[in-house]
Amino acid sequence: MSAAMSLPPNPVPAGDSRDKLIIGLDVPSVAEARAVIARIGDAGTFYKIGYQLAYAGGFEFARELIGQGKKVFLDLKLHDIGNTVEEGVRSVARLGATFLTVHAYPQTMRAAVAGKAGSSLKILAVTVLTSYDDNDLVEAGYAPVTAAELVARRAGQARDLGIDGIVCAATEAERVRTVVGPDRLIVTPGIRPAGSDAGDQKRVVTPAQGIRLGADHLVVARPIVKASDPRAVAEAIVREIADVKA
Ligand SMILES: O=C(O)c1cc(=O)[nH]c(=O)n1[C@@H]1O[C@H](COP(=O)(O)O)[C@@H](O)[C@H]1O
Repeated sequence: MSAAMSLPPNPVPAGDSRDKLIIGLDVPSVAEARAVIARIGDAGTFYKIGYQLAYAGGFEFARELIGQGKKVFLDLKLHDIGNTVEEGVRSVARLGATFLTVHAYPQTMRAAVAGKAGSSLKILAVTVLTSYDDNDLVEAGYAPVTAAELVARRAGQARDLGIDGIVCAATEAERVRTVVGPDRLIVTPGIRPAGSDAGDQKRVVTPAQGIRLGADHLVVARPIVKASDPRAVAEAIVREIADVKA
């Protein structure tokens, strides 16, 4: 079989707004992930597997989803000594995932860029977690710096090190865009449809605001996977995004 014939099918048209929504599979088991994906149906094209599912069979499940033509974001938020990050990224690159996260520390980003060489994997650097505000940075020993300043500094380092995209709160997306330019991806969690519970997220905006502020992809987990009708919530978000683009 030729390389082209072995590629998984991709039924999603280019520019489809569904691809802008990354649905976080923050569920405890592959069985629950399968169930939620079945309910979402063709409203979901791009799924994120993070700590909760990755450590509960999520890597094999990632292969399965990729084989079905879905895009997969492996949100492993790697951060370790350079050699370990580089070899870990090399292993992840073989899976066929679209995105992988690392924390935006220069040594870590440098190693991740080396590890993904020759693959189609895109590395996203997580700048300052969306559950952090300025007080959390003080508590973690980062003072004196604001979340917005640290995001901008790390985005600049990510750009210089050849990272493919930035994970930040949409509240910082405009500033990040001026730092990284038009060619890097901006991926924003901390997204809440109007009226939904922020939970532990502190730098939060709606889906439409996220896109208006310059995000290429929005990450949404609990508002979809914990909804009584996950498909309806996903479809509403996709419509909201499509209206912004129109
Ligand atoms: O890297 C991420 O995806 C991420 C970075 C960040 O700064 N904040 C953040 O919430 N996330 C992830 O995005 C998802 C957001 O989940 P909800 O708050 O339930 O929509 C979770 O899976 C987080 O792990």
